[in-house]
Amino acid sequence: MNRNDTTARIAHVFRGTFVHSTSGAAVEILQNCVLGVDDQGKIAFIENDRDEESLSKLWGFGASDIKQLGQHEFLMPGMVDTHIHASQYSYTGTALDLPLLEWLNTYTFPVEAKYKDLEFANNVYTKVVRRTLKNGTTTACYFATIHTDASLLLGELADKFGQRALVGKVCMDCNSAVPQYKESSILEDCYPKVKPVVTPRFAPSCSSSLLSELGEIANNNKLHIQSHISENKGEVELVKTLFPGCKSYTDVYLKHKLLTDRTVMAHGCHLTDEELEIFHETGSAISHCPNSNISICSGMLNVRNVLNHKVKLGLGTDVAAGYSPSMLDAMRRTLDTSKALTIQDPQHKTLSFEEVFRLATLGGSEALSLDDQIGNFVVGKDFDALRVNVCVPEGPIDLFPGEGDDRNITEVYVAGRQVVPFPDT
Ligand SMILES: Nc1nc2[nH]cnc2c(=O)[nH]1
Ligand SMILES: [Zn+2]
Repeated sequence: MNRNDTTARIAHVFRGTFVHSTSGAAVEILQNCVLGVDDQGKIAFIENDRDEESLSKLWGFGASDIKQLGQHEFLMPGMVDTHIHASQYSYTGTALDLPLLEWLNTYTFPVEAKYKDLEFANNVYTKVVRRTLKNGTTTACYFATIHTDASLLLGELADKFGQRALVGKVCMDCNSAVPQYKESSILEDCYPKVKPVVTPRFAPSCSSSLLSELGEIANNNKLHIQSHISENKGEVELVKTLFPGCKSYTDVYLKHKLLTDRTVMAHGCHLTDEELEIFHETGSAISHCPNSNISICSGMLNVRNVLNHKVKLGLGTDVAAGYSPSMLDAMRRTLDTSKALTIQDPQHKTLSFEEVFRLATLGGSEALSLDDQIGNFVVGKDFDALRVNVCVPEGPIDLFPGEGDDRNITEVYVAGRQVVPFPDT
């Protein structure tokens, strides 16, 4: 125990039970501990409470500064949604009756075209940021739309409400279904405010020259990259015909320098083992979006196989092809898909709920290459955390371990700042 930085002051101290993941343990439960957060929002210490007296002297806090967690409470790391379309939030829970390519043309592109209206954007983006925060998403990797102003607004709103976010202005220059929803220039458009992520929509809506330009921009500026890959079989076939010179869908992104250790690709249901090896070699990650994969009948990603290939993997809600903005839902659907794969093949090793907990927190931080900053309770990382009360009054569960929801998440912190309950409520 030491205190190197004498200027940092303690902003919060919690005492009680802490639950998180490490590389060695899918779930580690730390009981009777004290955790301190400094005024920069970083975890200053996490120790057994028998050392509380020396910690309080070292860091200069008193007994009255300590927030005691109740008997039925614990703190866990905030959840990381590695793939969510903020712009599709307005039609969540509807329009799930078509497969991907028809779904995009019929429902998605016409809605996304509306974001040239900033008032419309402001309304939906405010709602999606608040809703996801309330559900415990402390970090979101967002797709916005092709509109620069509205994408910047999403960044501003995430910042205002205190959510950690990667915001992607969607880039696409091919769209014959809804021709008014495409663009030709992308250069200065890809720098939204919070943290930008270079966002080619997916191979079928981008020309080869656009993909190359985006690869260039991302590599020259060390930016994150996000897109979609091998979500459904029709799409995989289409990519074969559009890029006949490429060996696979993965090869399309590889050839355009879009697979880096800051890349996250959504879905990947139909990737081959050979393609997964390329993901491993390049350090690129997959965002598993099980609600979406089932809702629009895209496929079932074999997460176990992805993990066996040592490919980084996080979970995504993929609103609105996924009908829930909650990462707790993404966790449950991850288990459902894993069990469905076991039903098909009894040799398949089903994911445990502990592993899924890790994917929603530490795994997500790794998938977004943010694991040096967030993902678990390690000294020096930012304090992104959820205060969970299993026994919240009027809560949804009785006290046998069961199904909780956002009502059990009573407080949310991002970088030490309390962001839920909202200041205005
Ligand atoms: N689920 C999903 N897949 C896509 N592939 C390209 N665009 C999209 C999208 O908006 N949602
Ligand atoms: Zn998506």
